[in-house]
Amino acid sequence: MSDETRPLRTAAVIPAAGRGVRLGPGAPKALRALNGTPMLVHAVRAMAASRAVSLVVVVAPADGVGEVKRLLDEHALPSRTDYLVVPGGDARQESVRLGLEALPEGIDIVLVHDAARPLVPVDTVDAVVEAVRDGAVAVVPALPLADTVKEVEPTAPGEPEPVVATPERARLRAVQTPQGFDHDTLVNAHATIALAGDGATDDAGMVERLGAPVVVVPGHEEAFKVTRPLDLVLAEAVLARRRANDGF
Ligand SMILES: Nc1ccn([C@@H]2O[C@H](COP(=O)(O)OP(=O)(O)OP(=O)(O)O)[C@@H](O)[C@H]2O)c(=O)n1
Ligand SMILES: C[C@](O)(CO)[C@H](O)COP(=O)(O)O
Repeated sequence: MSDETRPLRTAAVIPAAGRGVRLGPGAPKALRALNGTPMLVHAVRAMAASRAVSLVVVVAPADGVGEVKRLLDEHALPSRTDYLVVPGGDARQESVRLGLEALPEGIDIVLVHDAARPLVPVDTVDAVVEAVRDGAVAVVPALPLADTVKEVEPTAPGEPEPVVATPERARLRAVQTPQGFDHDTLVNAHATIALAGDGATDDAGMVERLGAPVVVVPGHEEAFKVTRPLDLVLAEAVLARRRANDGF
């Protein structure tokens, strides 16, 4: 098969090496259970649910690689999906870079998906992949905001913060994952931007800093990030609703 006719190969990198400080004391966030199953396993299954994804690279807490491998061996994935587990770094972007370095040759499209977004529906994953296949180099799923957003001048804790500006809400989007990329574009962004210490909070932000275009596709309410304790309550409720809808 010539390079032009070969089907594009998609891998998902799942950064899962965070501690989950905002969730409170306990195991690393990705290993905490939702309906009895570790959050990370939900996230891996969500990526593997897409027929486009043939490889999942999980970036585990550095001291938890063995445990994560065992968990993934225990929880069956579709046979078409391979997985690798590699140790993560001190910051999210470092963990993503370590995941990218573990990718084999021949990957064309990379999804980067937070383990902390365990419930993203497969339709959202497929919409991101589709947009990259259609020619976008960087794609983010996102939702309009419900709250008005203020830009403030940060002050000492306890001091009121002066408002600097109120951005026009209709033009703002809350960005989720998986974010989808042309492989070489993302690797280039991590090589040039992350090393410069630029504090981008997502991977698409790093691609933007390269000057490359990023586009938005519709996100999904169930792709929310489990960050604080109340998010666990919401995640359990979403899973209960899915079980009720599936009739078991
Ligand atoms: N050093 C890090 C930090 C974060 N992450 C991952 O990046 C995703 C998004 O990060 P976040 O929700 O902030 O997770 P934590 O860093 O664990 O949360 P906190 O900031 O509350 O500690 C998570 O899946 C997390 O595991 C990672 O792989 N490596
Ligand atoms: C990547 C991300 O989920 C997009 O909204 C978000 O920026 C991660 O932020 P965090 O503070 O590292 O959870």
